[in-house]
Amino acid sequence: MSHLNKIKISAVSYTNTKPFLFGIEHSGILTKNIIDLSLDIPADCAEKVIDGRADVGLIPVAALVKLPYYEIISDYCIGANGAVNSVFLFSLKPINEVKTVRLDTESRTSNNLAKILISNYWNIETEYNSDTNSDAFILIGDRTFGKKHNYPYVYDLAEEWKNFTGLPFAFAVWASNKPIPEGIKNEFNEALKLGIDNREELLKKIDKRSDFDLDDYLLHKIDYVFDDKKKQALQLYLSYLKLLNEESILVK
Ligand SMILES: C=C(O[C@@H]1C=C(C(=O)O)C=C[C@H]1O)C(=O)O
Repeated sequence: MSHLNKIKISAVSYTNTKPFLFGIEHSGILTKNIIDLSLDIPADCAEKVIDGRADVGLIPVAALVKLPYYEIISDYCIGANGAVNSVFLFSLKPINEVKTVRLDTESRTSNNLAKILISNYWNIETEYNSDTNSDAFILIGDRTFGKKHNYPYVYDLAEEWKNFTGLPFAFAVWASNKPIPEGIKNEFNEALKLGIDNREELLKKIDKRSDFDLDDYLLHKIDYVFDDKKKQALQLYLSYLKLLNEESILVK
């Protein structure tokens, strides 16, 4: 691949992606001038891969259905097996009394995960809006750190998904919108692995917070390996997503 054709990669700008960035930086892949890396909120990672501004993204799995062609190019993901501690439905009321939910504009996967759980697990009827006075709201990523105790009712969506399905979950996967040369895929995957294997090193370098356990988050809550159970969960999530979309078309 020539230098003019660098592979454009969009990664998520949240703390949970730092191990991947640490691996990419320490692997030497950047010095070879084969990739061009940008950091974006999840919704923009998705948009960039959909509209072709990026070739590869750490893209929210809900956006995969918008790609006419995609390939999941890595063994790593942003996942969780049980509570993830950064994807919440924060609520003023117990879930069975919630009538309105505000979605998070930075999210694609978790907004839809909330809708799936609301329709199929909690079996309640709610409206989705962007009102600041909704009964409940979805919030993801670093903006949730330290906020868990600020609301009377708190639902961790990866934990609720596990209660519902018995499965772990994958929020975002490394996907391309075109075939990527095998050699580059392997090198990129190795770079990601290096980061995941060296999280302890990374944690020594990042500032700790008194209101959130970053070590626990990066070592135990985020589960980075895209294993068979997460692949199974992805297929199940995508089939629920299809149902949701069909229902909303029927309503329209
Ligand atoms: C666990 C998380 O996973 C994220 C959730 C996403 C979404 O809801 O669309 C997308 C990418 C991931 O970064 C998180 O960021 O808190």
